[in-house]
Amino acid sequence: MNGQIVLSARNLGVRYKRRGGLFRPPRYHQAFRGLTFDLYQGETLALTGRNGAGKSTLLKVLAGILRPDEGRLINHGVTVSLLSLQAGFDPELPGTDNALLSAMLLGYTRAQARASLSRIAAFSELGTFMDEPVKTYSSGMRARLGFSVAMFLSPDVLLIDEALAVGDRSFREKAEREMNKKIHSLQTVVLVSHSESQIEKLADRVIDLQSLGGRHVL
Ligand SMILES: Nc1ncnc2c1ncn2[C@@H]1O[C@H](COP(=O)(O)OP(=O)(O)OP(=O)(O)O)[C@@H](O)[C@H]1O
Repeated sequence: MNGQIVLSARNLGVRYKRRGGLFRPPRYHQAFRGLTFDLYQGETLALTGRNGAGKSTLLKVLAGILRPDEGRLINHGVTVSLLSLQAGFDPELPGTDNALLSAMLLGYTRAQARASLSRIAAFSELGTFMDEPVKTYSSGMRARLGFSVAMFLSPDVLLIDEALAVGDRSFREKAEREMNKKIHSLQTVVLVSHSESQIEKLADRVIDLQSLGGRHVL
């Protein structure tokens, strides 16, 4: 860590609309509110809390995929990429195109994106499946592609949603080694995990969403 702030959350709040009935107005579910913290360059921050505490929702806000209903997220000029099992791939496009699109969304030029493609393909071990539409992949294969894309595109901030729990054993071990390298480098990581041992091993700091209840200022 070098004390430089990369993302600032100020009073963040997200609520989801719950469908009402024909004669019932919609209700709202507050995932979290009043969440304030800074993310520092090079740190590994773990988000914990029981199922439904709002961890994945917060990652989506940090990634810029979901706009908060309250407060604001300030991005101090960094690229952010979310590695999740439901990574935002287009199911109709092959793995290669999805990898190229992800790279270009992160600001890579077409040539840079092409250059990183071979490393992504090699790490994923998807072989000729890289040329098949993602909709034909198993969930483990999608996870391999998602992991490889996020790892080799080197965004400034890498958001990881329980990614290591998937894939077969040998891929999981390889992925964990690669992630350890990232975490011990200058890479900034926000990690969601239910594994206490993983958190103890990897995290510099923990935000427990569950224990925060109403107002969260960290
Ligand atoms: N699209 C949605 N529409 C309505 N409610 C939602 C939606 N997504 C999440 N929620 C609700 O928001 C709350 C937080 O969900 P979120 O997925 O962020 O939790 P989480 O801490 O990541 O849970 P888990 O540990 O199970 O992955 C939950 O109560 C969930 O039901």
